[in-house]
Amino acid sequence: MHVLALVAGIDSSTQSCKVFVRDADSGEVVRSGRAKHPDGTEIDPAVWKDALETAIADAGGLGDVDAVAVGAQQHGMICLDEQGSVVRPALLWNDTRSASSGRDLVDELGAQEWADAVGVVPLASITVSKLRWLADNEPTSADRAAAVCLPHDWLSWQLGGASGLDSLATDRGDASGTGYFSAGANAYRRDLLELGMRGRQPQLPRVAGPSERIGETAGGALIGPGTGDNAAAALGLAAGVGDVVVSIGTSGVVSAVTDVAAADPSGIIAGFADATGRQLPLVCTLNAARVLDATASLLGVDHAELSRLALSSPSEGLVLVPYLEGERTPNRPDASGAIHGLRLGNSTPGHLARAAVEGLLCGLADGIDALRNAGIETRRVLLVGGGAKSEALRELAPAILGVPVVVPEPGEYVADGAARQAAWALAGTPEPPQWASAPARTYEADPTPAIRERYAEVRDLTEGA
Ligand SMILES: Nc1ncnc2c1ncn2[C@@H]1O[C@H](COP(=O)(O)OP(=O)(O)OP(=O)(O)O)[C@@H](O)[C@H]1O
Ligand SMILES: O=C(CO)[C@@H](O)[C@H](O)CO
Repeated sequence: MHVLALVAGIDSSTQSCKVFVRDADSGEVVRSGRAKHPDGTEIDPAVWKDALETAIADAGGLGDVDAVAVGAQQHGMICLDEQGSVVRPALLWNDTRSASSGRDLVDELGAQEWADAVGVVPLASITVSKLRWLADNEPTSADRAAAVCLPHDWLSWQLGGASGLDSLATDRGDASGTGYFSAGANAYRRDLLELGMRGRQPQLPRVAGPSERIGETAGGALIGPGTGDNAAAALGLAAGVGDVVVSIGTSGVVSAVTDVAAADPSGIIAGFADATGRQLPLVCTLNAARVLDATASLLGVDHAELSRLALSSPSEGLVLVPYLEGERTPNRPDASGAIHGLRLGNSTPGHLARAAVEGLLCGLADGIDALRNAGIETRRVLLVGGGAKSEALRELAPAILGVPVVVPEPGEYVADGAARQAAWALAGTPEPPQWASAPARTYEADPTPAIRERYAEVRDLTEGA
């Protein structure tokens, strides 16, 4: 009798935790669960563990699951003391207090040197900037930090029983977002960690291979290495050459799987690693789905009505620059959003709804241009994330992004990637299992460069604001 092997993929993202249990052979979803995370950019990791336990219970538990892996938001700084207790709440990827610490690190070493060394220039989001902020602002906490790890490392460690700092493990994908791991050379740069921590030398998780088993849950399921959410999404989508994954979640992300590590001194492209042993050059914005959330709430409508309004109005000169949380790409942590070009004729809810969708897409189109200018093939976009549920966004995307846009049926692609990785670790094969890809719809349209040109003019008015 064939016994069904089950795997679980976890997505501990900014706004929520999702658990998907799948058939290891076919990838079919068997059951799922979720739990909310609180708002905020500084969070006690214990809250993520509670949410994980709630989501696991909601998914019917992991008792019959053979393997599990965790995908999670990248970059978050978790410092542990000698006993493995959390020293202070984690600082998240979208916490911008570390912006000037990042600038200091760039001044000290040089942007080109950072890009060459680790493929990233330390902006506020990057872990090494957060560690410098800690060293300068909370030196006692920095002194107590015996180990530093990331959200997915910590949650995997908790699932495995958290037995000592030596059992902490990470993977290339998430390590490459720290600012002290080189995706190109596949090695930590402890000298850069030390620079960030002003001479302190905390322990780091060991970097496991893409399908390595890093531990076991109390129930006996093997634990895969896990990865950052963007590497997990690329794995879940089985993104290939010419595919640009555009994810519209809390963050807006444009990424592609390649063989060559990126080294961009402008800091626009981050040279991250993927979850299979390759590279994942990536552009990330701070303002994505929440721009639509904020516009819907400003207009007093839900997402379906916002989408209907956006599609009911032509683009008539109204531009919304969506820097509602400052911005990371371009690097303007202190900027705010702006609405430009109001006239009597376009002062309507429909025009504002359309400007919000267009502004969000124009920021992502800049990211696609950056990848293309770096020589990366950009044949089509795979559009995912909560924001991709907006019909207006899907319909307007191909004209603004300038390439066909493939929208897989709404799913949880980070959790899928984590589940696929768990199945890979379970199978012990050289390549991840081939699962059928989700049904998808393709949207095509002629490019509308005028919208991008108008946006570019207004975007640059917000410099430093
Ligand atoms: N129909 C819809 N139209 C537009 N936005 C939507 C819709 N449904 C959900 N969203 C938004 O999508 C967002 C959640 O998306 P997602 O789950 O991809 O984010 P996340 O995983 O927390 O973010 P990240 O991956 O950046 O950590 C929320 O801001 C939510 O309001
Ligand atoms: O900071 C980034 C990528 O660099 C975000 O996408 C987070 O991973 C949260 O999703």
